[in-house]
Amino acid sequence: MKDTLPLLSVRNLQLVIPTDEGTAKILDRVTFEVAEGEVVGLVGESGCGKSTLIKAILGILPNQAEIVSGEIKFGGLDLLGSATRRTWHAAKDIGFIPQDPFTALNPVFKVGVQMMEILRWSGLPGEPPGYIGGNTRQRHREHLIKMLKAVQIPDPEDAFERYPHQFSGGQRQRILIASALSSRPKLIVADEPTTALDVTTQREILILLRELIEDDKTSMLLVTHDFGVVAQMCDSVSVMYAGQTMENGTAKDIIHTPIHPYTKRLLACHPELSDEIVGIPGTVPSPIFAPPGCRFGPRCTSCRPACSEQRPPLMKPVGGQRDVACVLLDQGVRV
Ligand SMILES: Nc1ncnc2c1ncn2[C@@H]1O[C@H](COP(=O)(O)OP(=O)(O)OP(=O)(O)O)[C@@H](O)[C@H]1O
Repeated sequence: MKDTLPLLSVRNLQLVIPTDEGTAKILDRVTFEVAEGEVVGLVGESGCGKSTLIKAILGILPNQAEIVSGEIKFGGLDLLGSATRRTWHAAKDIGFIPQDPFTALNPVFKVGVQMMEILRWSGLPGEPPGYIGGNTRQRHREHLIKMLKAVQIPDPEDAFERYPHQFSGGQRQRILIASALSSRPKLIVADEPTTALDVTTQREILILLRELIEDDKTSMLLVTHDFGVVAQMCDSVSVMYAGQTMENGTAKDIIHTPIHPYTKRLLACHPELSDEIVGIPGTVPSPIFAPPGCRFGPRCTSCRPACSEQRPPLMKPVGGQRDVACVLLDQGVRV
Protein backbone atom coordinates (compact mmCIF):
# COMPACT_ATOMS: atom_id res chain seq x y z
CA MET A 1 0.00 0.00 0.00
CA LYS A 2 2.92 2.39 0.74
CA ASP A 3 6.31 2.96 -0.88
CA THR A 4 8.56 2.55 2.20
CA LEU A 5 9.10 -0.70 4.12
CA PRO A 6 6.40 -0.88 6.82
CA LEU A 7 7.29 -1.03 10.52
CA LEU A 8 4.52 -3.56 11.15
CA SER A 9 3.16 -5.80 8.45
CA VAL A 10 0.40 -8.37 8.90
CA ARG A 11 -0.23 -10.54 5.85
CA ASN A 12 -2.94 -13.14 5.25
CA LEU A 13 -3.10 -14.00 8.94
CA GLN A 14 -5.37 -16.96 9.66
CA LEU A 15 -5.99 -17.92 13.27
CA VAL A 16 -8.25 -20.58 14.73
CA ILE A 17 -9.21 -21.62 18.26
CA PRO A 18 -10.74 -25.06 18.87
CA THR A 19 -13.87 -24.94 21.04
CA ASP A 20 -16.40 -27.56 22.24
CA GLU A 21 -18.82 -26.42 19.53
CA GLY A 22 -16.26 -26.56 16.72
CA THR A 23 -13.29 -24.63 15.39
CA ALA A 24 -13.59 -20.85 15.72
CA LYS A 25 -12.01 -19.34 12.60
CA ILE A 26 -11.35 -16.00 14.27
CA LEU A 27 -8.98 -14.36 11.79
CA ASP A 28 -9.33 -15.07 8.07
CA ARG A 29 -6.45 -13.67 6.01
CA VAL A 30 -6.12 -10.37 7.85
CA THR A 31 -3.80 -8.00 5.98
CA PHE A 32 -2.67 -4.47 6.77
CA GLU A 33 0.47 -2.50 7.59
CA VAL A 34 1.71 0.38 9.72
CA ALA A 35 4.49 2.62 8.38
CA GLU A 36 7.04 4.39 10.59
CA GLY A 37 5.46 7.38 12.29
CA GLU A 38 2.00 6.44 11.00
CA VAL A 39 -1.21 6.13 13.05
CA VAL A 40 -3.41 3.34 11.72
CA GLY A 41 -6.94 2.82 12.98
CA LEU A 42 -8.21 -0.75 13.19
CA VAL A 43 -11.97 -0.45 12.92
CA GLY A 44 -14.82 -2.93 13.13
CA GLU A 45 -17.85 -3.89 15.21
CA SER A 46 -17.56 -5.77 18.47
CA GLY A 47 -16.58 -9.40 17.84
CA CYS A 48 -14.67 -8.70 14.60
CA GLY A 49 -11.41 -10.08 16.01
CA LYS A 50 -9.62 -6.83 16.86
CA SER A 51 -8.50 -7.92 20.34
CA THR A 52 -7.38 -11.33 19.05
CA LEU A 53 -5.32 -9.63 16.36
CA ILE A 54 -3.66 -7.38 18.96
CA LYS A 55 -2.86 -10.42 21.10
CA ALA A 56 -1.24 -12.09 18.08
CA ILE A 57 0.92 -8.99 17.51
CA LEU A 58 1.89 -8.76 21.20
CA GLY A 59 2.56 -12.51 21.42
CA ILE A 60 0.00 -13.07 24.20
CA LEU A 61 -2.48 -15.39 22.47
CA PRO A 62 -4.25 -18.05 24.56
CA ASN A 63 -2.41 -21.41 24.45
CA GLN A 64 -5.07 -23.12 22.35
CA ALA A 65 -4.91 -20.48 19.56
CA GLU A 66 -3.29 -21.70 16.38
CA ILE A 67 -1.89 -19.52 13.60
CA VAL A 68 -2.76 -21.52 10.50
CA SER A 69 -0.99 -19.31 7.97
CA GLY A 70 0.23 -15.82 7.28
CA GLU A 71 2.87 -13.62 8.81
CA ILE A 72 3.43 -10.76 11.23
CA LYS A 73 6.63 -8.81 10.62
CA PHE A 74 7.89 -6.04 12.85
CA GLY A 75 10.89 -4.02 11.67
CA GLY A 76 11.47 -6.82 9.13
CA LEU A 77 11.60 -9.55 11.84
CA ASP A 78 9.18 -12.44 11.86
CA LEU A 79 7.18 -12.07 15.10
CA LEU A 80 5.67 -15.52 14.66
CA GLY A 81 9.14 -17.10 14.60
CA SER A 82 11.32 -17.51 17.68
CA ALA A 83 9.41 -17.09 20.95
CA THR A 84 12.42 -15.37 22.55
CA ARG A 85 12.71 -12.83 19.78
CA ARG A 86 8.99 -12.19 19.82
CA THR A 87 8.89 -11.65 23.57
CA TRP A 88 11.91 -9.37 23.42
CA HIS A 89 10.39 -7.17 20.76
CA ALA A 90 6.96 -7.12 22.30
CA ALA A 91 8.52 -6.02 25.59
CA LYS A 92 10.96 -3.49 24.22
CA ASP A 93 9.71 -1.99 21.01
CA ILE A 94 5.93 -2.35 21.24
CA GLY A 95 4.08 -0.41 23.94
CA PHE A 96 0.53 -1.37 24.89
CA ILE A 97 -2.26 0.89 26.14
CA PRO A 98 -5.18 -1.20 27.43
CA GLN A 99 -8.86 -0.41 27.12
CA ASP A 100 -9.94 -0.01 30.72
CA PRO A 101 -7.86 2.18 33.05
CA PHE A 102 -10.03 1.09 36.00
CA THR A 103 -8.87 -2.54 35.85
CA ALA A 104 -5.47 -2.29 34.15
CA LEU A 105 -3.65 -1.05 37.26
CA ASN A 106 -3.30 -3.35 40.27
CA PRO A 107 -5.07 -1.65 43.23
CA VAL A 108 -2.66 -2.98 45.88
CA PHE A 109 0.58 -1.58 44.43
CA LYS A 110 1.66 2.03 44.21
CA VAL A 111 1.60 3.56 40.73
CA GLY A 112 5.39 4.04 40.78
CA VAL A 113 6.05 0.38 41.64
CA GLN A 114 3.91 -0.74 38.69
CA MET A 115 5.51 1.71 36.27
CA MET A 116 9.00 0.67 37.41
CA GLU A 117 8.15 -3.00 36.82
CA ILE A 118 6.90 -2.33 33.29
CA LEU A 119 9.97 -0.22 32.46
CA ARG A 120 12.28 -2.87 33.97
CA TRP A 121 10.99 -5.44 31.46
CA SER A 122 11.15 -3.09 28.51
CA GLY A 123 14.18 -0.97 29.45
CA LEU A 124 15.21 2.46 28.27
CA PRO A 125 16.78 2.71 24.77
CA GLY A 126 20.11 0.85 24.81
CA GLU A 127 19.26 -1.24 27.88
CA PRO A 128 18.48 -4.95 27.65
CA PRO A 129 15.04 -5.84 29.07
CA GLY A 130 15.19 -6.93 32.72
CA TYR A 131 18.51 -5.15 33.41
CA ILE A 132 18.71 -3.60 36.88
CA GLY A 133 22.48 -3.09 37.28
CA GLY A 134 24.28 0.18 38.15
CA ASN A 135 22.02 3.09 38.94
CA THR A 136 19.23 1.79 36.67
CA ARG A 137 16.52 2.05 39.29
CA GLN A 138 17.32 5.68 40.03
CA ARG A 139 17.45 6.56 36.31
CA HIS A 140 14.17 4.75 35.66
CA ARG A 141 12.48 6.54 38.55
CA GLU A 142 13.63 9.96 37.30
CA HIS A 143 12.56 9.12 33.74
CA LEU A 144 9.12 7.91 34.85
CA ILE A 145 8.52 11.04 36.92
CA LYS A 146 9.32 13.06 33.78
CA MET A 147 6.84 10.90 31.85
CA LEU A 148 4.13 11.56 34.47
CA LYS A 149 4.82 15.26 34.03
CA ALA A 150 4.59 14.90 30.24
CA VAL A 151 1.11 13.38 30.56
CA GLN A 152 0.13 16.27 32.86
CA ILE A 153 -0.26 14.39 36.14
CA PRO A 154 -0.09 17.05 38.86
CA ASP A 155 2.78 16.74 41.38
CA PRO A 156 4.37 13.72 39.64
CA GLU A 157 6.84 12.91 42.49
CA ASP A 158 3.93 12.57 44.90
CA ALA A 159 1.80 10.71 42.28
CA PHE A 160 4.58 8.12 41.96
CA GLU A 161 3.98 7.11 45.61
CA ARG A 162 0.18 6.99 45.40
CA TYR A 163 -2.23 4.09 44.74
CA PRO A 164 -4.42 3.78 41.59
CA HIS A 165 -7.68 4.49 43.47
CA GLN A 166 -6.33 7.94 44.33
CA PHE A 167 -6.60 8.96 40.66
CA SER A 168 -9.57 9.61 38.34
CA GLY A 169 -10.19 7.35 35.31
CA GLY A 170 -8.69 9.96 32.97
CA GLN A 171 -5.60 10.31 35.18
CA ARG A 172 -5.19 6.52 35.31
CA GLN A 173 -5.30 6.38 31.52
CA ARG A 174 -2.64 9.13 31.43
CA ILE A 175 -0.51 6.98 33.79
CA LEU A 176 -0.93 3.96 31.49
CA ILE A 177 0.02 6.11 28.48
CA ALA A 178 3.12 7.35 30.34
CA SER A 179 4.02 3.75 31.15
CA ALA A 180 3.49 2.49 27.60
CA LEU A 181 5.62 5.30 26.14
CA SER A 182 8.32 5.17 28.84
CA SER A 183 10.67 2.80 26.98
CA ARG A 184 10.35 4.90 23.82
CA PRO A 185 8.81 2.03 21.81
CA LYS A 186 8.68 2.17 18.03
CA LEU A 187 5.03 1.12 17.99
CA ILE A 188 2.14 1.73 20.37
CA VAL A 189 -0.79 -0.65 20.26
CA ALA A 190 -3.79 1.06 21.85
CA ASP A 191 -6.92 -1.03 22.44
CA GLU A 192 -9.85 1.42 22.48
CA PRO A 193 -7.92 3.58 24.97
CA THR A 194 -10.71 6.03 25.70
CA THR A 195 -13.96 4.06 25.59
CA ALA A 196 -14.16 3.83 29.40
CA LEU A 197 -13.91 7.63 29.77
CA ASP A 198 -16.37 10.51 29.44
CA VAL A 199 -16.47 12.43 26.16
CA THR A 200 -14.49 15.50 27.32
CA THR A 201 -11.76 13.39 28.92
CA GLN A 202 -11.66 11.17 25.80
CA ARG A 203 -10.88 14.18 23.65
CA GLU A 204 -8.16 15.49 25.98
CA ILE A 205 -6.50 12.08 26.19
CA LEU A 206 -6.56 11.57 22.42
CA ILE A 207 -5.04 15.01 21.78
CA LEU A 208 -2.32 14.31 24.37
CA LEU A 209 -1.59 10.87 22.92
CA ARG A 210 -1.31 12.25 19.40
CA GLU A 211 1.09 15.02 20.57
CA LEU A 212 3.28 12.58 22.49
CA ILE A 213 3.66 10.10 19.65
CA GLU A 214 4.25 12.88 17.12
CA ASP A 215 7.16 14.19 19.21
CA ASP A 216 8.97 10.82 18.98
CA LYS A 217 7.58 9.82 15.55
CA THR A 218 6.16 6.72 17.20
CA SER A 219 3.80 4.61 15.11
CA MET A 220 0.44 3.60 16.53
CA LEU A 221 -2.12 0.90 15.87
CA LEU A 222 -5.29 2.32 17.35
CA VAL A 223 -8.16 -0.09 17.82
CA THR A 224 -11.52 1.64 17.81
CA HIS A 225 -15.10 1.17 16.71
CA ASP A 226 -15.50 4.95 16.49
CA PHE A 227 -14.94 6.69 13.15
CA GLY A 228 -14.97 10.02 15.00
CA VAL A 229 -11.75 8.90 16.73
CA VAL A 230 -10.35 7.78 13.37
CA ALA A 231 -11.06 11.20 11.85
CA GLN A 232 -9.32 12.92 14.77
CA MET A 233 -6.31 10.61 15.11
CA CYS A 234 -5.51 8.38 12.17
CA ASP A 235 -3.50 8.65 8.96
CA SER A 236 -4.78 5.31 7.63
CA VAL A 237 -7.49 2.80 8.44
CA SER A 238 -7.96 -0.95 8.21
CA VAL A 239 -11.62 -2.00 8.31
CA MET A 240 -12.28 -5.51 9.65
CA TYR A 241 -15.45 -7.56 9.67
CA ALA A 242 -15.84 -10.97 11.32
CA GLY A 243 -12.10 -11.66 11.13
CA GLN A 244 -11.68 -10.53 7.50
CA THR A 245 -10.00 -7.36 6.23
CA MET A 246 -12.57 -5.51 4.15
CA GLU A 247 -10.82 -2.28 3.19
CA ASN A 248 -7.46 -0.56 3.84
CA GLY A 249 -6.76 3.03 2.88
CA THR A 250 -5.98 6.54 4.04
CA ALA A 251 -8.35 7.87 6.69
CA LYS A 252 -9.38 10.66 4.31
CA ASP A 253 -10.28 8.25 1.47
CA ILE A 254 -12.06 5.78 3.71
CA ILE A 255 -14.13 8.43 5.48
CA HIS A 256 -15.00 10.53 2.42
CA THR A 257 -15.18 7.92 -0.35
CA PRO A 258 -15.64 4.47 1.20
CA ILE A 259 -15.78 1.66 -1.37
CA HIS A 260 -16.59 -1.57 0.49
CA PRO A 261 -20.31 -1.94 1.34
CA TYR A 262 -19.35 -2.73 4.96
CA THR A 263 -17.25 0.44 5.30
CA LYS A 264 -20.17 2.44 3.88
CA ARG A 265 -22.64 0.89 6.32
CA LEU A 266 -20.27 1.36 9.25
CA LEU A 267 -19.81 5.05 8.40
CA ALA A 268 -23.56 5.48 8.05
CA CYS A 269 -23.88 4.52 11.74
CA HIS A 270 -21.99 7.69 12.75
CA PRO A 271 -24.15 10.82 13.06
CA GLU A 272 -21.16 13.18 12.78
CA LEU A 273 -19.99 11.62 9.49
CA SER A 274 -23.23 10.78 7.75
CA ASP A 275 -26.26 12.82 6.60
CA GLU A 276 -28.56 9.86 7.06
CA ILE A 277 -28.07 7.58 10.08
CA VAL A 278 -28.77 3.95 9.25
CA GLY A 279 -27.82 0.96 11.40
CA ILE A 280 -26.64 -2.39 10.03
CA PRO A 281 -29.37 -5.01 10.43
CA GLY A 282 -28.25 -8.36 11.88
CA THR A 283 -25.18 -9.19 13.94
CA VAL A 284 -21.57 -10.23 13.42
CA PRO A 285 -21.58 -14.03 12.88
CA SER A 286 -19.93 -16.42 15.33
CA PRO A 287 -16.47 -17.42 14.02
CA ILE A 288 -17.55 -21.06 14.52
CA PHE A 289 -20.45 -20.71 12.08
CA ALA A 290 -19.06 -17.96 9.82
CA PRO A 291 -20.71 -17.87 6.36
CA PRO A 292 -18.56 -18.99 3.42
CA GLY A 293 -16.95 -16.41 1.12
CA CYS A 294 -17.40 -12.81 2.21
CA ARG A 295 -18.55 -12.97 5.81
CA PHE A 296 -20.45 -9.69 5.42
CA GLY A 297 -22.53 -11.22 2.60
CA PRO A 298 -25.63 -12.12 4.67
CA ARG A 299 -25.91 -8.50 5.92
CA CYS A 300 -24.93 -6.81 2.63
CA THR A 301 -27.62 -5.20 0.48
CA SER A 302 -25.35 -5.54 -2.60
CA CYS A 303 -24.78 -9.28 -2.02
CA ARG A 304 -24.67 -11.58 -5.13
CA PRO A 305 -24.40 -15.39 -5.38
CA ALA A 306 -20.67 -14.98 -6.18
CA CYS A 307 -20.07 -13.43 -2.75
CA SER A 308 -20.58 -16.74 -0.96
CA GLU A 309 -18.52 -18.75 -3.46
CA GLN A 310 -15.10 -17.60 -2.37
CA ARG A 311 -13.39 -15.21 0.04
CA PRO A 312 -12.78 -12.11 -2.13
CA PRO A 313 -9.08 -11.23 -2.33
CA LEU A 314 -7.91 -7.74 -1.41
CA MET A 315 -7.70 -5.82 -4.67
CA LYS A 316 -6.57 -2.33 -5.61
CA PRO A 317 -9.35 -0.42 -7.39
CA VAL A 318 -8.12 1.46 -10.46
CA GLY A 319 -6.26 4.64 -9.50
CA GLY A 320 -6.96 3.94 -5.82
CA GLN A 321 -4.41 3.98 -3.02
CA ARG A 322 -6.22 1.27 -1.12
CA ASP A 323 -7.13 -2.40 -0.86
CA VAL A 324 -10.73 -3.58 -1.05
CA ALA A 325 -12.04 -7.14 -0.66
CA CYS A 326 -15.30 -7.24 -2.61
CA VAL A 327 -16.16 -9.50 -5.58
CA LEU A 328 -18.43 -6.80 -6.96
CA LEU A 329 -15.37 -4.66 -7.73
CA ASP A 330 -13.95 -7.44 -9.88
CA GLN A 331 -17.24 -7.64 -11.77
CA GLY A 332 -17.22 -3.91 -12.44
CA VAL A 333 -20.35 -3.44 -10.33
CA ARG A 334 -20.74 -0.12 -8.50
CA VAL A 335 -20.87 -0.97 -4.79
N1 LIG B 1 -10.41 -17.89 23.50
C1 LIG B 1 -11.44 -17.87 22.65
N2 LIG B 1 -12.13 -19.00 22.38
C2 LIG B 1 -13.15 -19.01 21.50
N3 LIG B 1 -13.60 -17.93 20.83
C3 LIG B 1 -12.97 -16.76 21.08
C4 LIG B 1 -11.85 -16.67 21.99
N4 LIG B 1 -11.43 -15.37 22.01
C5 LIG B 1 -12.23 -14.69 21.17
N5 LIG B 1 -13.14 -15.51 20.61
C6 LIG B 1 -14.19 -15.14 19.62
O1 LIG B 1 -13.54 -14.51 18.54
C7 LIG B 1 -14.33 -13.45 18.03
C8 LIG B 1 -13.52 -12.19 18.02
O2 LIG B 1 -13.29 -11.78 19.39
P1 LIG B 1 -12.42 -10.48 19.73
O3 LIG B 1 -12.49 -10.27 21.21
O4 LIG B 1 -11.07 -10.62 19.13
O5 LIG B 1 -13.25 -9.36 18.97
P2 LIG B 1 -13.20 -7.76 19.12
O6 LIG B 1 -13.39 -7.21 17.76
O7 LIG B 1 -11.96 -7.37 19.84
O8 LIG B 1 -14.46 -7.45 20.02
P3 LIG B 1 -14.63 -6.26 21.12
O9 LIG B 1 -14.59 -4.98 20.35
O10 LIG B 1 -15.96 -6.57 21.72
O11 LIG B 1 -13.50 -6.39 22.09
C9 LIG B 1 -15.57 -13.38 18.93
O12 LIG B 1 -16.63 -14.07 18.28
C10 LIG B 1 -15.15 -14.11 20.18
O13 LIG B 1 -16.26 -14.73 20.81
